[in-house]
Amino acid sequence: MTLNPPPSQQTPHSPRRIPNRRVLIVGNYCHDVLIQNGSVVAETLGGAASFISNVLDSSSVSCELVSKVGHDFRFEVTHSPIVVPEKETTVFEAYFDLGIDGIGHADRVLKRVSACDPILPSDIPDSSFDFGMAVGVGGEILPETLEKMVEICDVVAVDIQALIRVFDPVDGAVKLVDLKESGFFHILHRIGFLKASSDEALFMDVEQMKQLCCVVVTNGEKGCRIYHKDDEATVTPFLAKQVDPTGAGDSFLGGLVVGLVEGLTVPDAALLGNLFGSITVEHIGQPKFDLMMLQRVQDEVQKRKKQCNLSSSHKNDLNEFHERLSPARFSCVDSQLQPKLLVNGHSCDR
Ligand SMILES: Nc1ncnc2c1ncn2[C@@H]1O[C@H](COP(=O)(O)OP(=O)(O)O)[C@@H](O)[C@H]1O
Ligand SMILES: O=P([O-])([O-])O[C@@H]1[C@@H](O)[C@H](O)[C@@H](O)[C@H](O)[C@@H]1O
Repeated sequence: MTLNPPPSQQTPHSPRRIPNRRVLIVGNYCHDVLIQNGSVVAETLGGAASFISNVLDSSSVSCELVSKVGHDFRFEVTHSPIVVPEKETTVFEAYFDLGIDGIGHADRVLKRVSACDPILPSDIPDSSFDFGMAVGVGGEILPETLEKMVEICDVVAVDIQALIRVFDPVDGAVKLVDLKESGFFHILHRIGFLKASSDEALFMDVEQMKQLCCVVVTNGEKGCRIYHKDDEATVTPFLAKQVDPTGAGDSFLGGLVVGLVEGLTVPDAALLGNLFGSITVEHIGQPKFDLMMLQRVQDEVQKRKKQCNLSSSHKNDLNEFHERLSPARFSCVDSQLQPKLLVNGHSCDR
């Protein structure tokens, strides 16, 4: 991104500085049909974009969303999608009693039974953003879409599910291909963060990817693990009573990005992600979050610090690791996020 000159260097004729819009979310909304023992249990608003915008809106992080739906889209949403009148909205059926699916999920078999149009580069505004989130669910993100995102966003976070999902031509069952064969691999050195669930992580070479960007692997009730160059850390989870796992990974990614935008280090932002993920599994559909979330993370960090019975050398290692994974250490995050440490007055001092 080109930085505008400070006011003292601006001539009367130079354009006024237009502030960056903060976060761009790209991915289709969908209808989720939850099926158990052959019966429909619930029909809810789905799509990573819906869960993520819910997290960002509840955290007062401003975002713009690009999403496509069909004529049959039936939910009220804060961020209006593009309606493609001749198409139907993307629909996923989630079966909770069919065993293990093509992705390895033991608790949910996913089938895409209808697909809306892909999101094209021309659907994305020609503005600049602090953060971009490529979060397709049904194959709607194209390589050229991601290329446009890396051009206009300072940092791009990608959910691997947007890149490696393929769909059975007969029943729409979700299967995964290796990241190298996804058609996106040549762009990945330009992204900042790659998020994968532990099942999806089997379809990439973490050792290779962590040299290109920060890799975050989520692992359900076990929390998540972060990999970047030679550093790794596990971020422990929050306790939750799981009702429906749908959207946990999405809310996690939303929380991670909220944390990064607010200037947290990556491990602390991932802790915020864990919190949003854990609350999401306690609900069917979109959970309601409140502004006490960041306070809860701050309390948790303090509690963990007190409980932490580590040797002093280990403590130093941990602190150094946090230091190395602070936003300022990511070249792509560097100048953009660092000045915004206390946006909205939230502070999450360790
Ligand atoms: N049962 C659970 N208890 C507590 N936290 C959970 C639970 N399931 C998921 N989470 C949180 O949500 C994150 C994402 O969940 P995960 O199941 O790994 O992703 P996905 O929905 O993409 O499969 C986890 O890293 C964790 O922080
Ligand atoms: O549960 P999760 O993996 O985070 O994300 C889910 C997607 O995998 C699924 O395709 C979609 O229908 C859900 O609404 C949700 O976005």
